[in-house]
Amino acid sequence: MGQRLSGGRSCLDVPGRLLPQPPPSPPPVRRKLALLFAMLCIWLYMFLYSCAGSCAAAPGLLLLGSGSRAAHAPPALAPGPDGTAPRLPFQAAPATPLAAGKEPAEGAASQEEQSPETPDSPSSISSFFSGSGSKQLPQAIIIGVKKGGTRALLEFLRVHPDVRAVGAEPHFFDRSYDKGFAWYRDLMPRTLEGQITMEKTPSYFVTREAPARISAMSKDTKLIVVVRDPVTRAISDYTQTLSKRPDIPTFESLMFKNRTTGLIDTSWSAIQIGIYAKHLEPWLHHFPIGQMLFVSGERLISDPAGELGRVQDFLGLKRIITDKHFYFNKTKGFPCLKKAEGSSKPHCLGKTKGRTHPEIDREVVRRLREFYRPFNLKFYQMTGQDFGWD
Ligand SMILES: Nc1ncnc2c1ncn2[C@@H]1O[C@H](COP(=O)(O)OS(=O)(=O)O)[C@@H](OP(=O)(O)O)[C@H]1O
Repeated sequence: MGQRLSGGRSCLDVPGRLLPQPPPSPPPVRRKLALLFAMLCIWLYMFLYSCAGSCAAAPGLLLLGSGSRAAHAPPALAPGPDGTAPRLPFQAAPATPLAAGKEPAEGAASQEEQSPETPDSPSSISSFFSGSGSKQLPQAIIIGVKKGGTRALLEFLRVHPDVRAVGAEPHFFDRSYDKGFAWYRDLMPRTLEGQITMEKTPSYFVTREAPARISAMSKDTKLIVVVRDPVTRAISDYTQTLSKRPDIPTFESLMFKNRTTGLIDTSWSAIQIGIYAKHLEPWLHHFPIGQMLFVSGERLISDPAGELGRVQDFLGLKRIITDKHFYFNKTKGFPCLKKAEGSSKPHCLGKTKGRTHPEIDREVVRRLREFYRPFNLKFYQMTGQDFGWD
């Protein structure tokens, strides 16, 4: 018996005697239960993790800054029968830039370098919440003007916790309208209740079809136009083209139809875009002037917090972006953000913003200023604002 016991038999073999034994290995059913429990724990953990974002949108559990807007943005269009955004009953014809011209590669469209200042890659916080919220059509759009300071305005606005914006220019209402609203909405970042979705495409302001198309999306869309002295804007526009195609003719020779008579070539898009009064008119057939905000490109540089104050009021946002967010970078020669969206580092716009302009003949500049004066005065009347360009 002793031999048999020492031969590894169980203590149960010896009635009345309990010998120390190694713990029995769990039966397969118990092992399976333990495995199931572990999986349940993992699943529960993952569920709670992904729920965090949605919970943030729930009243009383707000984690991200909603609620600071005084009024909510208008709701997105009701979905169509197939669950997609409604489409207009016609196929989009190619959009017509009012300012088509002799600049073959650039035209009137904004040709912002294809790397937006703040890429769409979400910050660590927003990627934590990336699965939460929903994509909405924009409730506010920066529609122009090309070279007005539109990128600076959007990057500054993105600092606001209640603003979510797509980084790149979608060009939906001028180039991609036939792709439909579902396509457009899909480009947008996800937003939580109370956050505004925004985009900027400066060529909309000079696109004939854009006012009707934006109004068809929502009559309540808020429109922001950053305007800048049309003379400086034209030179900035030319500077951008020159940076890509150094062999183009001089500004002076492109500007005149006939230099001797002093006749200005208004078909050149660099000139055409600056006739703001003319481009504004069609917008007023679709939107009340109170639904448009005109931001001074000059003041956006000299007093960014002041202009951002006006923009936040217009959007119904709490004034969160203030003087404290900016510093003047002497090397760049422009105001920069102390902290960009989703980052703790100072951030200036890239080298394609704030380029050195070529020297233009003073007499040519004077002639151009004279050309724009009546259009500027008309624009001041239409907007009720004197931008002080004359
Ligand atoms: N903070 C800050 N930093 C850098 N640049 C600034 C800033 N604020 C306004 N600006 C002016 O923005 C001009 C470019 O305008 P846009 O962004 O509208 O250009 S684009 O149409 O999107 O290409 C750009 O024009 P240029 O100076 O001709 O390069 C700037 O003058």
